[in-house]
Amino acid sequence: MPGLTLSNLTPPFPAGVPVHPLLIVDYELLLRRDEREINKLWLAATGLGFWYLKNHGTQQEVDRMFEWGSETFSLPLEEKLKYDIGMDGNSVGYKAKGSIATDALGTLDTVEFFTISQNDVFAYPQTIRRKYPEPVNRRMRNTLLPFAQKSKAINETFLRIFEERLGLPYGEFAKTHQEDKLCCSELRCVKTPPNQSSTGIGPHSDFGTLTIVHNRLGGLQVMPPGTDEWLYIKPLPGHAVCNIADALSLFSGGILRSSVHRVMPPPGSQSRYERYSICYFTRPNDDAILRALSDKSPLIAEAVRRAPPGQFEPGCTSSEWISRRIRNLCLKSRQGFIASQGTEKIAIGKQPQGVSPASMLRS
Ligand SMILES: O=C(O)CCC(=O)C(=O)O
Ligand SMILES: [Fe+2]
Repeated sequence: MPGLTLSNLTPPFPAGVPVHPLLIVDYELLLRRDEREINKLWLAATGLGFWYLKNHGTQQEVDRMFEWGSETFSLPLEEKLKYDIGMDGNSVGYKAKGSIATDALGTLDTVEFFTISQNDVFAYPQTIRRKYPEPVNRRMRNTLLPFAQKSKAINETFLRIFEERLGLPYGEFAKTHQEDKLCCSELRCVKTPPNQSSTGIGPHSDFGTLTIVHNRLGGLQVMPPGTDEWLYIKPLPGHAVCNIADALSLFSGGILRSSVHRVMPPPGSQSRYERYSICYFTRPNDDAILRALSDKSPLIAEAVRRAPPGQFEPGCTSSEWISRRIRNLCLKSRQGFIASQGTEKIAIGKQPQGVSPASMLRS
Protein backbone atom coordinates (compact mmCIF):
# COMPACT_ATOMS: atom_id res chain seq x y z
CA MET A 1 0.00 0.00 0.00
CA PRO A 2 1.50 3.33 -0.97
CA GLY A 3 2.25 5.91 1.68
CA LEU A 4 0.23 9.06 1.56
CA THR A 5 2.84 11.72 1.14
CA LEU A 6 0.89 13.63 -1.52
CA SER A 7 -2.16 15.53 -0.36
CA ASN A 8 -4.12 14.79 -3.55
CA LEU A 9 -3.99 11.05 -2.81
CA THR A 10 -5.64 11.35 0.57
CA PRO A 11 -8.82 9.24 1.00
CA PRO A 12 -11.60 11.19 2.73
CA PHE A 13 -11.96 11.39 6.49
CA PRO A 14 -15.12 9.33 7.18
CA ALA A 15 -18.42 10.83 8.31
CA GLY A 16 -19.96 9.56 11.54
CA VAL A 17 -16.84 9.31 13.71
CA PRO A 18 -16.69 11.52 16.82
CA VAL A 19 -14.78 14.70 15.99
CA HIS A 20 -13.79 17.67 18.12
CA PRO A 21 -14.13 21.04 16.36
CA LEU A 22 -11.16 23.37 16.84
CA LEU A 23 -11.04 27.12 16.49
CA ILE A 24 -9.34 28.21 13.27
CA VAL A 25 -6.70 30.90 13.79
CA ASP A 26 -5.44 32.87 10.80
CA TYR A 27 -1.67 33.39 11.05
CA GLU A 28 -1.66 36.33 8.65
CA LEU A 29 -4.15 38.15 10.86
CA LEU A 30 -2.04 37.40 13.95
CA LEU A 31 0.97 38.93 12.22
CA ARG A 32 -1.14 42.04 11.65
CA ARG A 33 -2.01 42.02 15.36
CA ASP A 34 -5.70 41.69 14.58
CA GLU A 35 -7.40 41.92 17.99
CA ARG A 36 -10.26 39.53 17.15
CA GLU A 37 -7.80 36.88 15.97
CA ILE A 38 -5.64 37.33 19.06
CA ASN A 39 -8.76 36.87 21.21
CA LYS A 40 -9.56 33.68 19.33
CA LEU A 41 -6.04 32.33 19.87
CA TRP A 42 -6.27 33.16 23.58
CA LEU A 43 -9.62 31.37 23.91
CA ALA A 44 -8.22 28.28 22.19
CA ALA A 45 -4.98 28.29 24.21
CA THR A 46 -6.73 28.68 27.57
CA GLY A 47 -9.63 26.36 26.67
CA LEU A 48 -8.75 23.12 24.91
CA GLY A 49 -5.13 24.13 24.25
CA PHE A 50 -5.47 23.02 20.60
CA TRP A 51 -6.32 25.06 17.49
CA TYR A 52 -6.03 24.92 13.69
CA LEU A 53 -3.69 27.40 12.03
CA LYS A 54 -4.41 28.57 8.51
CA ASN A 55 -2.34 30.82 6.23
CA HIS A 56 0.79 29.62 8.04
CA GLY A 57 2.91 30.04 4.91
CA THR A 58 4.77 26.75 5.32
CA GLN A 59 2.85 24.45 2.96
CA GLN A 60 5.74 23.99 0.53
CA GLU A 61 8.14 23.25 3.38
CA VAL A 62 5.64 20.81 4.90
CA ASP A 63 5.21 18.94 1.58
CA ARG A 64 8.99 18.52 1.44
CA MET A 65 9.01 17.28 5.04
CA PHE A 66 6.51 14.53 4.11
CA GLU A 67 8.81 13.48 1.25
CA TRP A 68 11.79 13.52 3.65
CA GLY A 69 9.88 11.35 6.15
CA SER A 70 8.90 8.75 3.61
CA GLU A 71 12.46 8.58 2.20
CA THR A 72 13.96 8.21 5.66
CA PHE A 73 11.57 5.46 6.78
CA SER A 74 12.27 3.55 3.54
CA LEU A 75 15.81 2.87 4.74
CA PRO A 76 16.44 -0.76 5.77
CA LEU A 77 15.64 -1.41 9.43
CA GLU A 78 19.25 -2.24 10.27
CA GLU A 79 20.32 1.15 8.89
CA LYS A 80 17.63 2.99 10.89
CA LEU A 81 18.59 1.09 14.04
CA LYS A 82 22.11 2.57 13.84
CA TYR A 83 20.41 5.81 14.94
CA ASP A 84 18.27 4.22 17.67
CA ILE A 85 17.29 6.62 20.47
CA GLY A 86 18.42 4.10 23.11
CA MET A 87 17.15 3.92 26.68
CA ASP A 88 18.80 6.87 28.39
CA GLY A 89 16.12 9.51 27.91
CA ASN A 90 17.27 10.79 24.51
CA SER A 91 14.59 11.33 21.86
CA VAL A 92 16.77 12.35 18.90
CA GLY A 93 17.21 9.68 16.22
CA TYR A 94 15.14 6.60 15.36
CA LYS A 95 12.45 5.11 17.56
CA ALA A 96 11.41 1.65 16.33
CA LYS A 97 7.87 0.26 16.65
CA GLY A 98 7.08 -1.42 19.96
CA SER A 99 9.67 0.43 22.02
CA ILE A 100 7.37 2.46 24.28
CA ALA A 101 4.33 1.68 26.42
CA THR A 102 0.99 3.16 25.37
CA ASP A 103 -0.93 2.44 28.56
CA ALA A 104 -0.63 1.39 32.17
CA LEU A 105 -0.85 -2.29 31.12
CA GLY A 106 2.40 -1.89 29.20
CA THR A 107 0.81 -2.38 25.72
CA LEU A 108 3.49 -1.47 23.17
CA ASP A 109 3.19 1.22 20.52
CA THR A 110 2.83 0.61 16.75
CA VAL A 111 4.63 3.66 15.33
CA GLU A 112 8.10 4.62 14.16
CA PHE A 113 9.57 8.10 14.79
CA PHE A 114 12.49 9.85 13.18
CA THR A 115 13.43 12.87 15.24
CA ILE A 116 15.99 15.55 14.37
CA SER A 117 17.37 18.04 16.88
CA GLN A 118 16.84 21.69 15.99
CA ASN A 119 20.35 22.39 17.33
CA ASP A 120 21.75 20.04 14.64
CA VAL A 121 19.59 21.56 11.90
CA PHE A 122 20.77 25.10 12.68
CA ALA A 123 24.43 24.10 13.13
CA TYR A 124 24.71 21.80 10.07
CA PRO A 125 27.26 20.62 8.86
CA GLN A 126 28.48 20.82 12.45
CA THR A 127 27.07 18.13 14.75
CA ILE A 128 25.72 19.21 18.12
CA ARG A 129 23.56 16.27 19.30
CA ARG A 130 24.19 13.36 16.93
CA LYS A 131 24.80 12.22 13.33
CA TYR A 132 21.98 11.24 10.92
CA PRO A 133 21.52 9.00 7.85
CA GLU A 134 21.95 10.22 4.27
CA PRO A 135 18.32 11.30 3.53
CA VAL A 136 18.50 13.61 6.54
CA ASN A 137 21.88 15.12 5.65
CA ARG A 138 20.90 15.56 2.00
CA ARG A 139 17.74 17.43 2.97
CA MET A 140 19.16 19.39 5.90
CA ARG A 141 19.58 22.67 4.00
CA ASN A 142 16.69 22.53 1.51
CA THR A 143 13.98 20.83 3.63
CA LEU A 144 14.64 20.64 7.38
CA LEU A 145 16.20 24.09 7.80
CA PRO A 146 13.47 26.16 6.08
CA PHE A 147 10.75 24.13 7.85
CA ALA A 148 12.42 24.65 11.24
CA GLN A 149 13.00 28.38 10.66
CA LYS A 150 9.41 29.08 9.64
CA SER A 151 7.88 26.87 12.34
CA LYS A 152 10.08 28.49 14.98
CA ALA A 153 8.93 31.95 13.84
CA ILE A 154 5.28 30.87 14.13
CA ASN A 155 5.78 29.65 17.69
CA GLU A 156 7.66 32.83 18.59
CA THR A 157 4.66 34.84 17.36
CA PHE A 158 2.40 32.78 19.63
CA LEU A 159 4.78 33.27 22.57
CA ARG A 160 4.84 37.06 22.14
CA ILE A 161 1.04 37.11 22.19
CA PHE A 162 0.83 34.84 25.24
CA GLU A 163 3.48 36.92 27.03
CA GLU A 164 1.41 40.05 26.53
CA ARG A 165 -1.87 38.42 27.56
CA LEU A 166 -0.27 36.87 30.65
CA GLY A 167 1.08 40.28 31.67
CA LEU A 168 4.70 39.10 31.45
CA PRO A 169 7.51 41.54 30.59
CA TYR A 170 8.30 41.79 26.88
CA GLY A 171 10.88 39.15 25.89
CA GLU A 172 10.35 36.93 28.97
CA PHE A 173 9.88 33.74 26.90
CA ALA A 174 12.78 34.68 24.60
CA LYS A 175 15.08 34.34 27.65
CA THR A 176 14.27 30.63 28.00
CA HIS A 177 14.13 29.97 24.22
CA GLN A 178 17.46 31.20 22.85
CA GLU A 179 18.44 29.80 19.48
CA ASP A 180 22.17 29.57 20.23
CA LYS A 181 21.69 27.50 23.41
CA LEU A 182 21.16 23.74 23.77
CA CYS A 183 17.50 22.78 23.75
CA CYS A 184 15.27 19.79 23.05
CA SER A 185 13.38 21.53 20.21
CA GLU A 186 12.86 18.91 17.52
CA LEU A 187 11.48 18.08 14.07
CA ARG A 188 9.82 14.68 13.77
CA CYS A 189 8.10 12.41 11.29
CA VAL A 190 5.79 9.75 12.75
CA LYS A 191 4.81 6.72 10.64
CA THR A 192 1.88 4.43 11.47
CA PRO A 193 1.75 1.26 9.33
CA PRO A 194 -1.54 0.38 7.59
CA ASN A 195 -4.23 -1.89 9.10
CA GLN A 196 -3.40 -1.44 12.77
CA SER A 197 -5.89 -2.20 15.50
CA SER A 198 -4.12 -0.83 18.57
CA THR A 199 -2.90 2.54 19.85
CA GLY A 200 -0.11 4.25 17.90
CA ILE A 201 0.97 6.76 20.57
CA GLY A 202 -0.57 6.49 24.03
CA PRO A 203 -2.31 9.29 25.94
CA HIS A 204 0.12 12.09 26.72
CA SER A 205 0.52 15.82 26.86
CA ASP A 206 3.56 17.18 25.04
CA PHE A 207 6.75 17.82 27.03
CA GLY A 208 7.80 21.19 25.68
CA THR A 209 6.45 24.67 25.02
CA LEU A 210 4.38 24.51 21.81
CA THR A 211 3.78 21.86 19.14
CA ILE A 212 2.78 22.21 15.49
CA VAL A 213 1.49 19.06 13.73
CA HIS A 214 0.74 18.54 10.04
CA ASN A 215 -1.54 15.60 9.23
CA ARG A 216 -3.14 14.23 6.08
CA LEU A 217 -4.89 11.26 7.63
CA GLY A 218 -6.91 11.13 10.82
CA GLY A 219 -5.70 9.33 13.93
CA LEU A 220 -4.89 12.21 16.28
CA GLN A 221 -7.43 12.32 19.10
CA VAL A 222 -7.92 14.70 22.01
CA MET A 223 -9.65 14.26 25.35
CA PRO A 224 -11.60 17.48 26.02
CA PRO A 225 -11.19 18.90 29.53
CA GLY A 226 -13.74 17.58 32.00
CA THR A 227 -14.55 14.46 29.96
CA ASP A 228 -13.15 10.97 29.53
CA GLU A 229 -14.06 10.74 25.90
CA TRP A 230 -11.66 10.59 22.93
CA LEU A 231 -12.52 12.68 19.86
CA TYR A 232 -10.71 12.82 16.52
CA ILE A 233 -9.12 16.00 15.29
CA LYS A 234 -10.02 15.97 11.62
CA PRO A 235 -7.13 16.98 9.35
CA LEU A 236 -8.06 20.01 7.24
CA PRO A 237 -6.01 20.50 4.05
CA GLY A 238 -3.52 23.35 4.41
CA HIS A 239 -4.21 23.73 8.14
CA ALA A 240 -1.71 22.89 10.87
CA VAL A 241 -2.83 21.68 14.30
CA CYS A 242 -1.11 23.63 17.10
CA ASN A 243 -1.12 22.86 20.79
CA ILE A 244 0.12 24.08 24.14
CA ALA A 245 2.64 21.75 25.77
CA ASP A 246 3.48 21.15 29.43
CA ALA A 247 6.36 23.59 29.93
CA LEU A 248 4.21 26.50 28.77
CA SER A 249 1.38 25.32 30.97
CA LEU A 250 3.81 25.29 33.91
CA PHE A 251 5.31 28.72 33.09
CA SER A 252 1.79 30.17 32.94
CA GLY A 253 0.60 28.58 36.21
CA GLY A 254 -1.87 26.43 34.23
CA ILE A 255 -3.57 29.38 32.50
CA LEU A 256 -2.45 27.96 29.14
CA ARG A 257 -3.74 24.42 28.86
CA SER A 258 -1.77 21.39 27.77
CA SER A 259 -4.42 18.80 26.85
CA VAL A 260 -4.13 15.05 26.68
CA HIS A 261 -4.04 13.51 23.21
CA ARG A 262 -3.06 10.25 21.54
CA VAL A 263 -2.63 8.72 18.09
CA MET A 264 -4.94 5.89 17.00
CA PRO A 265 -5.10 4.08 13.63
CA PRO A 266 -6.73 6.35 11.01
CA PRO A 267 -10.54 6.00 10.94
CA GLY A 268 -12.60 4.16 8.29
CA SER A 269 -11.04 3.43 4.91
CA GLN A 270 -8.08 5.68 5.80
CA SER A 271 -6.86 2.85 8.05
CA ARG A 272 -5.72 0.90 4.96
CA TYR A 273 -3.00 3.48 4.31
CA GLU A 274 0.29 4.33 5.92
CA ARG A 275 -0.08 7.43 8.03
CA TYR A 276 2.68 10.03 8.25
CA SER A 277 2.62 13.12 10.41
CA ILE A 278 5.13 15.94 10.63
CA CYS A 279 5.68 17.53 14.03
CA TYR A 280 7.64 20.57 15.16
CA PHE A 281 8.26 20.83 18.90
CA THR A 282 9.46 24.07 20.51
CA ARG A 283 10.96 23.29 23.89
CA PRO A 284 12.75 25.51 26.42
CA ASN A 285 16.53 25.72 26.61
CA ASP A 286 17.98 22.72 28.43
CA ASP A 287 18.99 24.81 31.44
CA ALA A 288 15.60 26.57 31.84
CA ILE A 289 14.08 25.94 35.25
CA LEU A 290 10.48 24.79 34.95
CA ARG A 291 8.36 26.89 37.28
CA ALA A 292 5.37 29.20 37.18
CA LEU A 293 6.49 32.77 36.47
CA SER A 294 4.49 34.12 39.43
CA ASP A 295 7.09 36.73 40.32
CA LYS A 296 6.75 38.25 36.82
CA SER A 297 2.97 38.37 36.45
CA PRO A 298 0.17 39.03 38.95
CA LEU A 299 -2.17 36.97 36.73
CA ILE A 300 0.09 33.90 36.99
CA ALA A 301 0.63 34.51 40.72
CA GLU A 302 -3.14 34.47 41.23
CA ALA A 303 -3.57 31.24 39.20
CA VAL A 304 -0.87 29.55 41.29
CA ARG A 305 -2.41 30.78 44.53
CA ARG A 306 -5.65 29.00 43.61
CA ALA A 307 -3.97 25.72 42.61
CA PRO A 308 -2.85 22.90 44.94
CA PRO A 309 0.63 23.70 46.36
CA GLY A 310 3.57 22.65 44.20
CA GLN A 311 1.46 21.85 41.12
CA PHE A 312 3.57 24.04 38.83
CA GLU A 313 6.99 23.37 40.35
CA PRO A 314 8.56 20.12 39.07
CA GLY A 315 11.79 21.44 40.62
CA CYS A 316 14.11 20.64 37.72
CA THR A 317 15.42 21.93 34.42
CA SER A 318 13.66 21.39 31.11
CA SER A 319 16.19 18.80 29.91
CA GLU A 320 16.09 16.82 33.18
CA TRP A 321 12.30 16.71 33.04
CA ILE A 322 12.09 15.70 29.37
CA SER A 323 14.74 12.96 29.69
CA ARG A 324 13.09 11.56 32.79
CA ARG A 325 9.76 11.26 31.00
CA ILE A 326 11.29 9.68 27.88
CA ARG A 327 13.39 7.26 29.98
CA ASN A 328 10.26 6.13 31.81
CA LEU A 329 8.34 5.61 28.55
CA CYS A 330 11.18 3.44 27.21
CA LEU A 331 10.90 1.13 30.25
CA LYS A 332 7.93 -0.43 28.37
CA SER A 333 6.18 -1.12 31.65
CA ARG A 334 3.12 -0.13 33.60
CA GLN A 335 5.27 1.75 36.13
CA GLY A 336 7.21 3.41 33.33
CA PHE A 337 4.06 4.59 31.58
CA ILE A 338 2.66 6.08 34.77
CA ALA A 339 5.96 7.72 35.72
CA SER A 340 6.36 9.18 32.21
CA GLN A 341 3.26 11.32 32.57
CA GLY A 342 3.66 15.05 33.05
CA THR A 343 1.01 17.60 33.84
CA GLU A 344 -1.51 15.14 32.40
CA LYS A 345 -0.90 12.71 35.25
CA ILE A 346 -3.33 14.73 37.31
CA ALA A 347 -5.39 15.56 34.29
CA ILE A 348 -6.54 12.50 32.36
CA GLY A 349 -10.29 12.37 32.49
CA LYS A 350 -10.39 14.91 35.29
CA GLN A 351 -9.50 18.21 33.72
CA PRO A 352 -11.72 21.04 34.86
CA GLN A 353 -14.23 22.11 32.27
CA GLY A 354 -12.70 24.78 30.03
CA VAL A 355 -14.48 26.94 27.50
CA SER A 356 -15.84 24.64 24.82
CA PRO A 357 -14.43 25.45 21.37
CA ALA A 358 -17.80 24.60 19.87
CA SER A 359 -19.50 27.30 21.93
CA MET A 360 -16.69 29.71 21.08
CA LEU A 361 -17.29 29.12 17.38
CA ARG A 362 -20.90 30.08 17.79
CA SER A 363 -20.12 33.29 19.67
O1 LIG B 1 0.96 12.14 14.82
C1 LIG B 1 0.26 13.00 15.33
O2 LIG B 1 -0.77 13.42 14.78
C2 LIG B 1 0.62 13.59 16.69
C3 LIG B 1 1.89 13.05 17.27
C4 LIG B 1 2.08 13.44 18.69
O3 LIG B 1 1.16 13.71 19.43
C5 LIG B 1 3.46 13.50 19.26
O4 LIG B 1 4.42 13.03 18.60
O5 LIG B 1 3.61 14.04 20.37
FE1 LIG C 1 1.86 14.78 21.21
